Amino acid sequence: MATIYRPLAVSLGDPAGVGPEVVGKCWDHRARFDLPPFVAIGDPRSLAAVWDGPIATIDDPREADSAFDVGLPILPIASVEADLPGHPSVAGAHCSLDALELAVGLARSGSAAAVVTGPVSKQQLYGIGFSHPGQTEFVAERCGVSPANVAMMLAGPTLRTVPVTTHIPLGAVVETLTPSLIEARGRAALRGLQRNFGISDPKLAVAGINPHAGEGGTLGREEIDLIIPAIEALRAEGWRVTGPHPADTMFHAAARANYDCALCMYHDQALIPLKALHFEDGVNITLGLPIIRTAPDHGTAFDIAGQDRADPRAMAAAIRVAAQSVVHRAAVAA
Ligand SMILES: NC(=O)C1=CN([C@@H]2O[C@H](COP(=O)(O)OP(=O)(O)OC[C@H]3O[C@@H](n4cnc5c(N)ncnc54)[C@H](O)[C@@H]3O)[C@@H](O)[C@H]2O)C=CC1
Ligand SMILES: NCC(=O)COP(=O)(O)O
Repeated sequence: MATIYRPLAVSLGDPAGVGPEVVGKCWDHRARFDLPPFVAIGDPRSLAAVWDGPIATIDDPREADSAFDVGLPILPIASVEADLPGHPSVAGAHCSLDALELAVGLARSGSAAAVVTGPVSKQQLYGIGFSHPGQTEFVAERCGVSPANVAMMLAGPTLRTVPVTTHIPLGAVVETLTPSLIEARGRAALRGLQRNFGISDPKLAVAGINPHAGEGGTLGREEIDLIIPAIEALRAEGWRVTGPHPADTMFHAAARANYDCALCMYHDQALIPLKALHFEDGVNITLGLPIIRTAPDHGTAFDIAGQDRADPRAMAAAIRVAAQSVVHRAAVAA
């Protein structure tokens, strides 16, 4: 791993979920996982409840680098009450939002090199009035970027996908899709492949939405009316874009070899293949931001929190990909 001169800010996510445990385990295995210094942000009690390692409470992210060798540095978030693992609460939801806010602020101010977000519960956040579909859109808003111009990429060793629509009901997908939204997500994905992954001439494969990509309009017209105009607009800008591809035949190994990223029309079309192939080490990356933000692909896993069963590899991959993105971006900017 190349040297990064500022720590990564890692929010712990919901204190009752597996976020604290996987972050602690990442510190335990920092050498094996090849991780740069990072600072956790959250309630230290949620960490101590599930992890026996040394915790180094700090006041300033500049202390993280030297503290990292002796303990897991944490910038504490005061929560009115400590959560029990597996038992989410209103206080915990506020704590997860405060940690996210601080982590994003540190990345925006330049005090942190990037932000890695621990898993939050959307249901819990919606319950305290969180009005964004997810952390992706929250971070975009805090960075002053329209949510339409960012892309939620899920990336694993053999597949990257971007859903055009994210956290909306399935029944609302078709009415939400427009050529300009598909085009904007496609452009954000392509630019992100260049800036965050260092792929100079990326290839994007666009999925259809109907069976067999609509069979020439006989099984639905969304490909003709919505998707093909977006593909043509991106091609006119010089991007390498193929499709619309039947979604059922674009994720097997030989098909995946033909593209760098699949642009999918809705959440599960993008996330099912990714999680089927790479649940253990899949990373969620928000593309199109002035800062770098990654997250593990998994959620809060309340069902196993506090049982020492949480696999830290996806969190480790999220930290590593964030660090690699810092290096790629610096190279692109140089
Ligand atoms: N980046 C984020 O903040 C994300 C948050 N979520 C949130 O998480 C909550 C729960 O979502 P689910 O759909 O149940 O997905 P989930 O990923 O939390 O759990 C699905 C299954 O995978 C297991 N699992 C998850 N992470 C694991 C790990 N690190 N090691 C071992 N097993 C693990 C769980 O025990 C469960 O059986 C929802 O409220 C959702 O909003 C979901 C995905 C991403
Ligand atoms: N299914 C992916 C997910 O829930 C992550 O969403 P976000 O909170 O990172 O926007």
